[in-house]
Amino acid sequence: MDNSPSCLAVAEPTAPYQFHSSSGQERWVEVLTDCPSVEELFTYRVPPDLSLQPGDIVSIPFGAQITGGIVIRFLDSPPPGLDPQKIKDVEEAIAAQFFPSFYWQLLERVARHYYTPLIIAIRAALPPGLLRKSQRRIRLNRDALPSGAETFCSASAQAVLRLLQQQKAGDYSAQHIQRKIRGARQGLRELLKRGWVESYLQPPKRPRPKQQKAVTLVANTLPLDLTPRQREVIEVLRRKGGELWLSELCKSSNASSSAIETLERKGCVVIQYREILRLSSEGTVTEDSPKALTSAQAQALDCIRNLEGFSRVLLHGVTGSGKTEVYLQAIAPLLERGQSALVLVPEIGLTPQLTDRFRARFRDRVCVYHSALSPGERYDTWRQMLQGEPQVVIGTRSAIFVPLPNLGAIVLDEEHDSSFKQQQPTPTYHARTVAQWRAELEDCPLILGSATPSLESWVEIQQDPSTSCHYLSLPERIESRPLPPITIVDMRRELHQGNRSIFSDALQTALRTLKQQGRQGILFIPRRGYSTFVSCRSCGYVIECPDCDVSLSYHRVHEDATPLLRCHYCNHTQLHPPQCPECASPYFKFFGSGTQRVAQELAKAFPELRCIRFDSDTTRTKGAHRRLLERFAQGEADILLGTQMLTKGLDLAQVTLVGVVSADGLLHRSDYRATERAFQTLTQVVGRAGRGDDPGQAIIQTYTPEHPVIQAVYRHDYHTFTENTLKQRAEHNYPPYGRVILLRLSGLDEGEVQATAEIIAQACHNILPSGCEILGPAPASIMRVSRRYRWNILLKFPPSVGEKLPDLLQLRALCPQSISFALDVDPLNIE
Ligand SMILES: Nc1ncnc2c1ncn2[C@@H]1O[C@H](COP(=O)(O)OP(=O)(O)OP(=O)(O)O)[C@@H](O)[C@H]1O
Ligand SMILES: [Zn+2]
Ligand SMILES: [Zn+2]
Repeated sequence: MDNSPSCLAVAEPTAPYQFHSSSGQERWVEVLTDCPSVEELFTYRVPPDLSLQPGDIVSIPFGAQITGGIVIRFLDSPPPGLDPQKIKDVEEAIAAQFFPSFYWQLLERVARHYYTPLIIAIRAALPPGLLRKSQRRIRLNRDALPSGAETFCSASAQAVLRLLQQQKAGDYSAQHIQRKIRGARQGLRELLKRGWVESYLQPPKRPRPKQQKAVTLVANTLPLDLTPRQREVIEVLRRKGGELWLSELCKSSNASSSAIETLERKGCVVIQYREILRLSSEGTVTEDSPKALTSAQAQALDCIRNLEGFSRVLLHGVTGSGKTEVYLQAIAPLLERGQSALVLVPEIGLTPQLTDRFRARFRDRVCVYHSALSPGERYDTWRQMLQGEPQVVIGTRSAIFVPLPNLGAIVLDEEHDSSFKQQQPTPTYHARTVAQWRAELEDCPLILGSATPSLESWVEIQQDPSTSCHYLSLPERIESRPLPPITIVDMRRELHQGNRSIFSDALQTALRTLKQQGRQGILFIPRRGYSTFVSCRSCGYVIECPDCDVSLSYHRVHEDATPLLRCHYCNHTQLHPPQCPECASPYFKFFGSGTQRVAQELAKAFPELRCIRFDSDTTRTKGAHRRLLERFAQGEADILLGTQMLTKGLDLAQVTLVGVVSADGLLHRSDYRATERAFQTLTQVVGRAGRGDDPGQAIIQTYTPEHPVIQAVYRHDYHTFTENTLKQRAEHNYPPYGRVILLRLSGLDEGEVQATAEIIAQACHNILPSGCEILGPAPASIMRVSRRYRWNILLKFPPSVGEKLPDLLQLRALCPQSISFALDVDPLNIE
């Protein structure tokens, strides 16, 4: 245990004293280890036969384990006060040059801003599995085992022996044994001492590049003794460009692999293992060439193409104004110059169209990166990027960390979208913030695109007087198509007039004509299963999750399926009881207007309308988003019905109607950002209508038609809405003026969580500069999730505090082990 934190301190680069061994110059490196609790750098010796560079990933002995680590810097001498004899060797180099030079600065900044240890920031950035720990395993030593061994040892040792003997190899990870057997540690120690088992370290299994045999044609002139059949195979290979995977050549030339091996012996071809990259590719696309731009697009493009070095662009284009075409034409010359581009999108599954458009334009120079890729795919995508070929990487928020060398631009499409913010685990980074730092470090432009820019981006662009900041506007849709006119329906009046259906008269009329005209419509219901709680009509009893303070939602996969109740927080699932558990009333039904309920009502009222449901229930499987959207695009349904998911970037010419079944679910929330988000969501969903030649219309149903958000959406008035909202934010020092940090505490014991929250709030009073506000502690709006009680403290910093905030991580020391403490910097969700 030489390298335990207590005896190996962080090595400071100090006055060099030369240390030479007889074998020549020795070298040491400082390594960042992959242990959650370790935040220091440790010194290791570099074996003479190992060549390393900063940024390499290595495996190192650490305590009793072998772990992964990253080489940070070299030392000329071992740190003073450390016995050079005790410094361990780096075991093995695992991956070379994984990080471009600026990379550390970026991750250090992320770590600092979001109060996260550097290693945690690194973990968020790297593909999983690169730094996985090795395993300590226990193996039965059958040769040393006397017969009737059990009778000699303690009960826990007996249990361990029995467990190991059950398995043929007699070999389990120590962790598995400890999980299976109570007090296994004791028993293991005993067995190790007796020599009946042995303990060993299994090096971490890392995702390895996948290899496959490839055949390359090498002979210019063919030997004379080839058979006609052999010549045929060579001819196939030549026609296909002289290089093919062995399996493909076998297939297309109808030859066996041994026949091709014969050709290798004759010196005509070479068969070699090549790395095949598991890059994600789905869907087929047809080729496409740049469109002639509208004048607004041309102006925007002109500005972007003339940017030099770091600059920020806000591309504010109304829905359907052709922002994607601007990105495409801005990126094309970068690729020509040998540079790459990074395009971030909210959720890749929801935007297959955007990915397809990039593929159609840039073919195989487009690469997709997101967290739903398998570890192997992510690992390969990384390796592929490091080769430095110019390319476009399209990805979700974590893609902001991909190691693309020579970056020419970063684009954030739908930059207002809240999925760019990681809420948990730490670092709770916002990809837009990180993108700006990265663009600064790489000295390249950052392009933020949206029809409804976030208030942050709006204010920053307006307030920055520097020449590196540009506001570009696309105020009109392509071909001067109008934005869809909006009808606001007061649902109170509908009820008053005797319409008890969830569809207003106006919406019913529109749905009826839709079918007649052979067009398509979108029905939007805020949030999955919103208010689909189950309650008793006799006594009012509502079924709640046993572990969370929320009502369960009603779910039914299809008409005949067993109805289930599910918790949207912890996924607790149970059967729907036939009667009220409280009063046994049979009138025990689900309420509300989730997607399922609306689908059923729609089927009842308009049996002729075919409907596709698009929500998290129907899109669980891989590729489901794409399939459903494709079916809808091909006219297999008249109505696409869904939640927030379908507000994002959908561009279908035949959609002429958008109906918002109930906007109220968006309006009434306890969060100060609720109105901004409601405005964005409604504007985006309305913007799906009328994007083709046929004019569109939108119908918004609500019980509060006078709400300022509804009014602003109705008038397509981003500017007034934004000015009014900003006034309120400024008054209360909320972002984008002041800053906010949320401290989240949770634990199983209600009293303990509350008491800890109070202690921490008190401590905040002592460390925060004057002018800061401490709100709470208060219970989270859903107080209990998965049995854990949750309390929040909201810290508000006035604009004058700027970036300099006190060290809040010291607060963690005030929490007992049983309480979890998380810091959400610039939170988007404070409910
Ligand atoms: N210059 C152009 N000429 C003709 N069609 C164009 C042009 N530019 C874009 N389009 C088409 O207009 C449609 C809308 O473009 P796009 O989807 O990029 O809009 P957007 O600004 O991203 O909208 P949203 O914010 O609503 O997603 C697309 O079908 C696109 O192919
Ligand atoms: Zn009841
Ligand atoms: Zn629950």
